[in-house]
Amino acid sequence: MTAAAIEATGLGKRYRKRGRWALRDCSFRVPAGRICALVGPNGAGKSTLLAQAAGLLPTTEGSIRILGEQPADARDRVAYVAQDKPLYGQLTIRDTLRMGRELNSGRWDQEGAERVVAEGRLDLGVRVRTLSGGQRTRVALALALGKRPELMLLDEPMADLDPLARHQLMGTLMAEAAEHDTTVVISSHILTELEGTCDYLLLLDDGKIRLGGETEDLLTAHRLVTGPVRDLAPHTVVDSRTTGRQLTALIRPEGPVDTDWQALHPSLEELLLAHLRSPDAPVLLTPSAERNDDRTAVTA
Ligand SMILES: Nc1ncnc2c1ncn2[C@@H]1O[C@H](COP(=O)(O)OP(=O)(O)OP(=O)(O)O)[C@@H](O)[C@H]1O
Repeated sequence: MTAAAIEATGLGKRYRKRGRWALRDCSFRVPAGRICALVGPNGAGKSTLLAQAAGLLPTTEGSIRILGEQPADARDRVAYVAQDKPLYGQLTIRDTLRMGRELNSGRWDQEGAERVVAEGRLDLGVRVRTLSGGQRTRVALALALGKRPELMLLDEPMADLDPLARHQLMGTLMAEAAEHDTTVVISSHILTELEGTCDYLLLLDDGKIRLGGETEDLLTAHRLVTGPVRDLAPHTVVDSRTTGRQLTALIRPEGPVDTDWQALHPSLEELLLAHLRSPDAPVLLTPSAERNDDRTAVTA
């Protein structure tokens, strides 16, 4: 069996000895070859998880394996673009790419990296410190793609890009990932950017994994029902609201849904918002996202 891109077992992190847990008891897999959206509210633990996967942050509890290895041993095979996109301001873009080539000899794709820069109409001779936030993002992504990684970890990469650049860079990223079978884990708050692009989903909330698996399977495991107020048993209720005599609920159907309820497949946004509104809703991991020895996971 091919190693998972990410495999976490009981993963936990706290930054100070008696501080709050930034991540707690996270057990999940991201299979290789997926484009995985990592979503969750501010402070949910997304950056913490990505930094741990990149081997830059020690774990407090549990373990995380990347491409079958310890994170620090997998660094050559992984590209990580942190939220603040650290680059050397005094270097030109050309020097930055040269540094990328020297640090990644044997696997560096100069043509691919230069193409990403050229698509942003950036001059290779320009110094990084003179670039705008969005232009720095482009250079950081050029460096990451040039590395030809097996796994890309991208922490809110598109936040400071204009809509056109976002659309275009996302297209480049997805084309490269498909061509080289790269696994991508991308955190973002912009759901429209993820919907239709990501085939895998991890929802983190308050340091815990709430949903994990193929986006399509997670969506089809739920129904958004509207109808007369009534007991929703035997269905699993994620979130429900009543207005007068009308009930709206997100459920996981356990058998046929009453015919006098309208039952629709939720959008990604409806699915995520319902789970975030209901922190006590049961966790759902599809079989591919379960750790083999994880007996607490519920299968779709
Ligand atoms: N260096 C740090 N020292 C102490 N606490 C930290 C540190 N970095 C993050 N935290 C805490 O860990 C928790 C998770 O933060 P993290 O940055 O991983 O969340 P996030 O999901 O990436 O949030 P956002 O969407 O706002 O970027 C938060 O409570 C945060 O305050």
